Amino acid sequence: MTTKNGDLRDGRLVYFEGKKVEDFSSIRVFADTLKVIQRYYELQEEEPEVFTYEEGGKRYSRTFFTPKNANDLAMKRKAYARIASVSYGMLGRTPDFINAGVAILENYAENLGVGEYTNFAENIKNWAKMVKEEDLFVSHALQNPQVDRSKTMNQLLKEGHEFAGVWVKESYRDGIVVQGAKMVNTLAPLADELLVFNVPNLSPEDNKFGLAFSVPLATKGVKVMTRKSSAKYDYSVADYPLSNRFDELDAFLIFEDVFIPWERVFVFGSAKKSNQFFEKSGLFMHTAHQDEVRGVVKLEFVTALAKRIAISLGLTDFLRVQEMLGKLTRNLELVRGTLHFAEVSGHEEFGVFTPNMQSLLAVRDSLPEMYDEVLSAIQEFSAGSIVGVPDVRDFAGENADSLENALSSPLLSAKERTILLNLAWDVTGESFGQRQRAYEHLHGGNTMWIKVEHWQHEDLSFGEKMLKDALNVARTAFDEEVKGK
Ligand SMILES: Cc1cc2nc3c(=O)[nH]c(=O)nc-3n(C[C@H](O)[C@H](O)[C@H](O)COP(=O)(O)OP(=O)(O)OC[C@H]3O[C@@H](n4cnc5c(N)ncnc54)[C@H](O)[C@@H]3O)c2cc1C
Repeated sequence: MTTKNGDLRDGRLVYFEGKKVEDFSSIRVFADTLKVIQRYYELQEEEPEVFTYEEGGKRYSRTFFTPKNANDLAMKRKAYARIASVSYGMLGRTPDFINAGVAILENYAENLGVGEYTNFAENIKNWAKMVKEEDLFVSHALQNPQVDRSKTMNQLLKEGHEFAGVWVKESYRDGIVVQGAKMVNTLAPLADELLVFNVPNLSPEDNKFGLAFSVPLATKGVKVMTRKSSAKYDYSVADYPLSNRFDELDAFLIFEDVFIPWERVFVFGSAKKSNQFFEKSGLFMHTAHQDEVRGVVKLEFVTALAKRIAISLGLTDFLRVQEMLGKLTRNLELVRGTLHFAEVSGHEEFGVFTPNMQSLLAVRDSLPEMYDEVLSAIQEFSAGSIVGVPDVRDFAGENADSLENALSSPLLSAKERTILLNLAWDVTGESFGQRQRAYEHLHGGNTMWIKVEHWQHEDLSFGEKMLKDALNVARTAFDEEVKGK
């Protein structure tokens, strides 16, 4: 276990700023973000009644608990929310995300069936058991690089694009050799394991890409290339209160002749089974629960920030500002309520109490818009002053007294104004904030697809019954009117 004990020197190949990382602890962004993730483990020690549960005489992270009723989901929500609150919701892919799915894999495993060379159902059950026993941090990679979305994966491979996705190069009695790449894998550099699969968009001819498997980070041929950091360590945390604490490292993954033993393979050689994997394994529904809880925590944080700025800058007597704040708190209330409804209106499936997906997807689809509304409000309230903030070091320099005088008000000291506006800029303007916004819009897939699916699955039977009645009454009236002429 590397993430838990913080020693990442297990032979993994991670590249940062163009160089192979030899000493992880010497790179501040790795050390800082790792510390935030490690709170997931520390909380289990500090508050075992909230963050763990007992099974067979042993205690496990609550996030691995298989929910049997709405109350279990509510208890899991509390744990997810507390874990998310460590980073104010800014770290999206903490260990509890995949754990939420690992918790139910045993129940759904039979859906994966048996292959010619291996038993996929057994493989995923054993893998889930190992992740739970060892409390491993699993990071996931499903999105293929945007090489050319107009072509199938197979077409791209035939044209020589060996890194357009991950595909099976060779297969043997004891396993397979894969080659390729995955486009974005958040927090991969700091994880123990990678879970690799596809979004459900493979064409029938893409069987070579029809895969799902897991692999330890420290596996020969697995290469992790971290994106450029948005932390600004030449400045104080007071200047960049979020950038310098919560840079959730995303990474590009390369697989060069990576051997995967059969026992780590969950889907093989089938585009159809690959397209079904996320949903049929049960991962989708349960990871979505954690995901939306985390999203609502973040919305709550930025909404509180918007309110604090409005109060601190003396804006709350303006009706427009009051109306805007009311819209933000209304939005928050709506998603909180929908999340709660997702739990209480869940249903039993394969012995698991599953949250209501229509409700969870309604939250997922609404969050990006609601998040943007808060960011706009923060920018509108703090207006020009959001960029009129001197470097914190100026408060110790020759202009310190003038700054103190100029930036203080009965509502706000110069210090409080500075850090509040720095927070506002970090979340709305800085590269950190822009990456956070991209995350909210894209991490759960393009929201267009959520809408496309949502209306088709919504239960409108109550409305349709009334509509039937209204149409019947109108039809009768129509016939009577026409007959009378
Ligand atoms: C900050 C961040 C973190 C992320 N973390 C992870 C992670 O940890 N793991 C992971 O696997 N992924 C991660 N992602 C990737 C994320 O899941 C994808 O970006 C998202 O699902 C959208 O897919 P895409 O980027 O491939 O865009 P595409 O699907 O290629 O879409 C690009 C554009 O093309 C259009 N388009 C594409 N295909 C079609 C089509 N068939 N019909 C109509 N229009 C189409 C879309 O509407 C859109 O305008 C992350 C993304 C971000 C931004």
